[in-house]
Amino acid sequence: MIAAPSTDSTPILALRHLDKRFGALHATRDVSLDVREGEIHALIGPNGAGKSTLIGQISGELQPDAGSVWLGGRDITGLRAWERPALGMARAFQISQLYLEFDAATNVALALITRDGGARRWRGAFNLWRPLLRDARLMQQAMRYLDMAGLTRPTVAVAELSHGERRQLEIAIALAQDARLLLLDEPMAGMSADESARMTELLDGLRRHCSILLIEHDMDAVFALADRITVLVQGAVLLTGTVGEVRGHPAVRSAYLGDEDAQN
Ligand SMILES: Nc1ncnc2c1ncn2[C@@H]1O[C@H](COP(=O)(O)OP(=O)(O)OP(=O)(O)O)[C@@H](O)[C@H]1O
Repeated sequence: MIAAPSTDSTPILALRHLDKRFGALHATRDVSLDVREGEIHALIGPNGAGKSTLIGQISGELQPDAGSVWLGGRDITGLRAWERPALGMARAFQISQLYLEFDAATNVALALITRDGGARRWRGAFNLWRPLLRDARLMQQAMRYLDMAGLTRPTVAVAELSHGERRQLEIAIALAQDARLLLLDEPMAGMSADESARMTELLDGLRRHCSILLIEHDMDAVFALADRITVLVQGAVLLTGTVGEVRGHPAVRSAYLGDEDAQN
């Protein structure tokens, strides 16, 4: 029997002995980790280490074969993906969440209207929501979340926004869903150096509002942002530690950072 994570300092997210196989491939091997309240926790590892598979089990898109997922002390292992956002878990950068033909403010307003898990299924019925979008208070709220995400062009159609701006919009939408835990899968991917620097600054500021589990290949961003880092290798946790502990760990240097550090 697996014990519930301690309630003294209940982590916002606790994984206990997660295990997942795809046929003969053991993609997640007995993974346990905690993300603490207010923490930015990075998940790193070489290509194919199992990072996305793990995030999929946290967000509910994949069911683990064994083990459990706890959100704020509640066992959510059996909940479906669409039930999790209402409990405060948001996964950003699923591009299908954006309505390209509408402006950023409308996109966030729609997220506000539909933030109850059940209503999300009706998001396609835009005509039903149209009258609500004239509500000044709703639009003000939407602007506040856009401001938190640093998006300065709220009235431009999403189709016209840059890659970096769309990612900021995804974050605004996650915040509008009252996320207590944000799952970010490679937020810096495809970004210019300037956009990465802006995103790093933005994520740094978000720790006041929510906890973040971050998958990222950009090690500069990871080392600048992470309170703690978990290193995944071949589906298993190699170690969890601070930036200093991870950077200094010999097995991490050879398994993952080796070439990079050798050049420094
Ligand atoms: N649906 C699936 N069916 C079969 N194998 C899968 C499936 N999803 C992932 N895998 C395999 O599981 C392993 C882990 O993949 P995963 O995408 O989780 O790794 P990752 O660490 O996110 O990699 P990357 O950094 O390249 O995104 C890989 O060998 C991958 O090919």
